[in-house]
Amino acid sequence: MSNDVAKHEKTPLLSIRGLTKSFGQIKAVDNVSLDVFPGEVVGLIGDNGAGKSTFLSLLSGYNKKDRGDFYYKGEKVSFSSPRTSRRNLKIEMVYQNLSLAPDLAVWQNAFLGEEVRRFGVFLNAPKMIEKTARVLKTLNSKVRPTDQVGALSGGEQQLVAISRALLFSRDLIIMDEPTAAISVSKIADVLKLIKDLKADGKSIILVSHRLEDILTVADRIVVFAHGKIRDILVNQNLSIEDLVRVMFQDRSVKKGES
Ligand SMILES: Nc1ncnc2c1ncn2[C@@H]1O[C@H](COP(=O)(O)OP(=O)(O)OP(=O)(O)O)[C@@H](O)[C@H]1O
Repeated sequence: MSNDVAKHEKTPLLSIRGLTKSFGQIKAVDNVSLDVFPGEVVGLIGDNGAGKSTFLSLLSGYNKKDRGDFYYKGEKVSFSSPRTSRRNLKIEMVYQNLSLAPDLAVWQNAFLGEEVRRFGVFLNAPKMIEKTARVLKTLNSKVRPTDQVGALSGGEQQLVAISRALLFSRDLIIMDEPTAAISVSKIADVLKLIKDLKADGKSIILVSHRLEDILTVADRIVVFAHGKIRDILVNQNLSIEDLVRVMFQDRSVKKGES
């Protein structure tokens, strides 16, 4: 069911239809259609250069699509900027490089660009610190709102990025390689967090090269190849070998032919 849409009883949170983006001659994302349902974790995998990051950048509004339509809760929408994605559509993006400001405190990062103000002018620091503390507690984190982000571990920084999704009650959280920069001992924490977010009804799109992480948390696994969806797999009784086989099937075919 390549480039297909799963049969589902619920209305999709996000429907993507015919999404296309080229860079010069390269079709980075080529006519991709996908539904993401409420409370679902969608794993996105594929070889280097398959188009995963470009696909995410179109959802978050960082790159402009050439073609295609988005429907959010059944209504046609545009993803014109990261701000629109966040504010209007309640989509939060947690990046590979995190895009946090290392010199600022945890609470300042958590509210970056969406500061709480008194009378619309003065920053309401106590309120933001208190809200950040509450979210960090929910995440079972020892990090304090006043800690400087640059002094935190990779895993803790990941938590700060994710805390934004909780602070602003995002519906969809897009994660690009959330376990790439953190120690093995912390990976289980991030995966548990993803499961908790799902249990809380959030939808998650997760890109990862760590196939074992994808198998641990994903409900469905979307395999990208050459800018297209090669396959969508329901995560039942799948092994890493199964995923590798689908990801690299063109290579094995070529090998067999030569
Ligand atoms: N800004 C850009 N300018 C030109 N080409 C780009 C740009 N961004 C991506 N590409 C090209 O688009 C294709 C898809 O790249 P993309 O980064 O989306 O793949 P990916 O699946 O995320 O790869 P990786 O797993 O290595 O991060 C590649 O051929 C890449 O070289």
